Amino acid sequence: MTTTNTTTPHGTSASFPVRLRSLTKHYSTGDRVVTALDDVTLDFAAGTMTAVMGPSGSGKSTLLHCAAGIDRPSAGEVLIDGTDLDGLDEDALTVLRRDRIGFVFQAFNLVSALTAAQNVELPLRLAGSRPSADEVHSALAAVGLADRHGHRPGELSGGQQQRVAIARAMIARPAVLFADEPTGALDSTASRVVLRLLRDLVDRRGQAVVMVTHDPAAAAYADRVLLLADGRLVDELPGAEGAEAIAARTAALVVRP
Ligand SMILES: Nc1ncnc2c1ncn2[C@@H]1O[C@H](COP(=O)(O)OP(=O)(O)OP(=O)(O)O)[C@@H](O)[C@H]1O
Repeated sequence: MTTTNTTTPHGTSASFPVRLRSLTKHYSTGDRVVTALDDVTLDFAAGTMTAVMGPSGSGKSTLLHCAAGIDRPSAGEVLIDGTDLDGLDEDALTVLRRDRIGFVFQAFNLVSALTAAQNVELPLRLAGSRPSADEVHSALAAVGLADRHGHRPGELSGGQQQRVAIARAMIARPAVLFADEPTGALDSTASRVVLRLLRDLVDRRGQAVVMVTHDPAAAAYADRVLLLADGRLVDELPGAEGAEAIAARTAALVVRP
């Protein structure tokens, strides 16, 4: 395992829990090679929310999956809390993903037979530890669902299910929370609740959040909006510029035929 913990002009690994260095990912399908990510270098700071946008096929999910250790890059480095994922075998990678990385999916991915509380404690139970009832209660309270601990996913709205998924992702207090289209399946009211919750985790807990989204209104909650095209980082603007400015910049991206 390679550990980089030195201070650099960009700060320490603690203030930048995620660092990507020249990240490149090729997919081979038959005799065709697709370059999904092409030499992307980025740092994600603690206490910041980043939105990743770009046309369909621009590499957003690939970026998130490689950064979260779900997929292995073809070249380049992913450092989580200073640890180079490439130096980890599958077991060590699983442990690091469980302890340091939270991931939220568009489709919530809750276990339908389990209650909200059981879903939240599942990652820790799978790891062989048993969270206290207080821990589970405060994880659900943090997403405003303390009174729903006994409900199964089918008894909750989409927005509530996503909040349970966020509580589940946060219970191990990860260095970074990745979210792949977290509001993609929600109406605008439920989306706002989820986005405010993510924003709150950033502002009050110093959480790093990296979110893929197609929605300029969602991206406007972020501190920084990154625009990808053809696997490359092509533009960046502050979320504070607002949804209209973000929509205009994404519309201006040229997509390779
Ligand atoms: N498992 C795979 N095998 C082959 N090609 C893949 C695979 N996953 C992604 N790709 C290709 O890599 C490129 C980037 O895909 P990716 O899913 O990262 O884009 P995206 O920006 O997230 O797209 P969308 O917004 O449509 O979800 C695309 O050309 C896609 O077809």
